[in-house]
Amino acid sequence: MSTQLKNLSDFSNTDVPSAVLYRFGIVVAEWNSEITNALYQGAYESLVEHGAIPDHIFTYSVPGSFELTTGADLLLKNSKLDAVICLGCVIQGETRHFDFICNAVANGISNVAIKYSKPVIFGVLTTDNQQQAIDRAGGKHGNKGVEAAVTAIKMAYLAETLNS
Ligand SMILES: Nc1c(NC[C@H](O)[C@H](O)[C@H](O)CO)[nH]c(=O)[nH]c1=O
Ligand SMILES: CC(=O)[C@@H](O)COP(=O)(O)O
Repeated sequence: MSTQLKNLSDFSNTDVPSAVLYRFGIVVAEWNSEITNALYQGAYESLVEHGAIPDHIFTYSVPGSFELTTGADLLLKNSKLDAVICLGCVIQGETRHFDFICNAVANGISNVAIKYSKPVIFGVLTTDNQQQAIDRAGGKHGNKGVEAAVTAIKMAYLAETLNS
């Protein structure tokens, strides 16, 4: 597999703009909270590491990944933000419920981004099992929360550049 032995959160060779001017929303799903909390820590710390002002990071939790879409929509409807990061972890169970949640969240988040012309970042793990999630929430494959934060900064910069 292409992700074998690869830290997917290594941005050492990419230029990440300063986040000092941007306001970020973070919506975190409570399902699989030991994973989503690790994603959140990665995202928050990465935003601050790249210059974001802590008072300009607005964090809210929702019950599950399916509600991330509504959370992002409510945030953008009611707050002046430059980007929203959605963090969740969907783990395959016995039924097709997994497929419906993953598809709904991916499509929903895309629709919210288009609705508000704002970056809404898909920081949702969609895994076969718990170990795959652990590996991507601060494990051997990095932290999807870090990836989501860097993506949010880059997209906020792009939006600022194109809208100016
Ligand atoms: N099984 C997982 C869920 N299920 C809950 C849904 O996200 C949603 O809250 C419910 O269907 C009510 O609308 N959520 C996750 O984030 N991760 C899962 O593995
Ligand atoms: C992704 C889910 O909703 C899943 O964890 C629920 O498990 P099941 O498909 O066995 O009901």
